Amino acid sequence: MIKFVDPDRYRSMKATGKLPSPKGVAFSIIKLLQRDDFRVSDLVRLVQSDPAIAGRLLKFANAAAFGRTRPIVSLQRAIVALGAFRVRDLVIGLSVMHSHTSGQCAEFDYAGFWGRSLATAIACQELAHYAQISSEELFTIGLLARVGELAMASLYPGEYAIVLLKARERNGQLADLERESFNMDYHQLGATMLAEWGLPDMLIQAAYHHEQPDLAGFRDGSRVLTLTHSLNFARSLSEVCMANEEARWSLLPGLLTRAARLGISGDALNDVVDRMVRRWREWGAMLQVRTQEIPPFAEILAASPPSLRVSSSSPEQNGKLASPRLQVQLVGIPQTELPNLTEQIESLGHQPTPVDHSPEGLKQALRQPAQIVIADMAMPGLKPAAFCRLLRQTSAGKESYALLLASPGSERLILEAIDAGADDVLVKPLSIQTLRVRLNTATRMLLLREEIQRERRGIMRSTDEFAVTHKRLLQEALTDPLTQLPNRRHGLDFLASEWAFAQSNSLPMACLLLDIDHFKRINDTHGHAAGDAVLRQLADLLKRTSRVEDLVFRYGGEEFAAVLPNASIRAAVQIAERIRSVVEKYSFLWENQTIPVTLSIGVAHLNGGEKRQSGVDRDRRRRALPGQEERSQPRRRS
Ligand SMILES: Nc1nc2c(ncn2[C@@H]2O[C@H](COP(=O)(O)OP(=O)(O)OP(=O)(O)O)[C@@H](O)[C@H]2O)c(=O)[nH]1
Repeated sequence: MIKFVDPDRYRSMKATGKLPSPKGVAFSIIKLLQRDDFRVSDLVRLVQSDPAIAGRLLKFANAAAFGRTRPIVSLQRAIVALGAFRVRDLVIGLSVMHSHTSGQCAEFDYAGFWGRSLATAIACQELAHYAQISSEELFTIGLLARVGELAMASLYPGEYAIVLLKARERNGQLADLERESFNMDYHQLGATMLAEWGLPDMLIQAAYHHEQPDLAGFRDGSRVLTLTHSLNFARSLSEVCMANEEARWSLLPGLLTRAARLGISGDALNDVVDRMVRRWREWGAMLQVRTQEIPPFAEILAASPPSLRVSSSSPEQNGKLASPRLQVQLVGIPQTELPNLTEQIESLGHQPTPVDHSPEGLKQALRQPAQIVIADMAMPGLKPAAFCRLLRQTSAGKESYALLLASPGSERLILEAIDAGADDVLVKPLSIQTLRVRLNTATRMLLLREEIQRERRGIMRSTDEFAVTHKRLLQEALTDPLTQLPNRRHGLDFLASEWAFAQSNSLPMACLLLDIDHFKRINDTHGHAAGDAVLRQLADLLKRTSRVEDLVFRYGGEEFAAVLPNASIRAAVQIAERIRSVVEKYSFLWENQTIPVTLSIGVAHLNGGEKRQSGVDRDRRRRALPGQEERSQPRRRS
């Protein structure tokens, strides 16, 4: 249940003029679409008056997959393809974004807010087919899901800055702190604004609950729950996109779990994220929104945790090593110092391997670095910072512990090397005690990294398992166990979304309801198991005779239905006749006996956007009427 802001309070907030709102063309479009008699030509005229918006709508229309092979070049076609209400929602999103790129609240990161919101919007679009909702609607709701935060910052810039600081200091829930200070939170304010702008209820519900989808009380398997989970995942992905490397690392487990809930993992997840990031960067450049470059997702997952720096005050472990003998590579150590260092390292129980500083030796060290690499900062031919950077470029080098040996007075070089990825620096001359402490620290760090890696592999494994189980459960929830066809719930959901799509895009579509004639007699004559076999064989036959774009499902009992997107009434009747005749001629077998089966088929049709009730219901009423002589005929209804 959404708790909207009290209407009187909302009215007085609006009266301040500070509440974010769609301006100019967007405002006029809202007003136009509130009228029952609006005309598409008026909408086209309005959009044309703002060339920036017109250009973006064309890009959206061309990006959307409407099965067209040629690009849409006219604004009128773009608006028809998108549908008037989606145009309205998109324009609202873009307008609010453009008129609120900065503001008065000192602690509110306006650029970061829109960067994150745009990333959420694009990620939502990538998930459109999971949520079975048009990608433009998802774009808008992704962009505006947190508009309540922006509104708080606009209404109460001073007080909200304090709330934001508190939330950061205490690492607390922003919404709780908002309620303490303003007696409302950004979810409530955002939902109230979206409702005022006329966005569809399902999108508002998803925005309101997207932080905690499981507490919303939505029915399992419902579209609104999938949509809310999609938004939840998209938001989490947007955080990953905007985070620095260190913060990104800690966000990954949450992101993987959310992806698993949607049944996305492995290569599919890598593809979704990489495509999303590419489009986010493209759209960010076009809309002047802040984005940042991030590595391919597979690389992010494969990388080790960000380097943990060693402090020189690490406690000594009584001279005892925390792990068995480690490989220590000695790179570029002067010949005069090498024997002594080698001996010290051996006496501490590790295995030193000297590498000379010739180009070949360095290449070898970089190609196959040991667990601990000790390099002399004065090695000829390569600056210490460059060595560290090269070392960190390879996956084995990322795992190594890099320890540099410095001469006194080389502070600048030390700082550069630390910045370039060195883990620790030791200043010469070295005592055996210092070396022992530092090698013990290195050992502990290596063990810690290994443990983190193990934990991460565990998380990845369980997320993968979770994704597989989730997919299987979802599959089961949507499949009829006897025939393995989509079940009634799946079929009716598909029908509803195709119906809405056809209506808003003025496309034809049809639905067939197929009923086995006198099925009760088959059960009574041959037994229930024979009836089951007929249902299974018929399901296989229907699957084989339907087109790829159609969906055949078991409506219930001995009734099946077929949703035929983009089918004219003529095509639908032809398909129905073909199915009827194939079934009539087919030999249904049960224990070496042939059971004759015939079908009666009802045809419901939507002609170019004409509004009707569910075709299935209408057919059911109609089907109850004809007498027996009318059986086994397609019945036409448009
Ligand atoms: N074997 C089997 N029978 C089923 C199944 N589901 C429903 N039925 C049977 O299907 C029969 C449907 O009976 P009716 O609704 O009278 O349909 P009908 O005999 O085809 O009559 P008309 O629809 O008027 O042609 C009932 O006997 C149900 O028990 C099933 O999964 N397996």
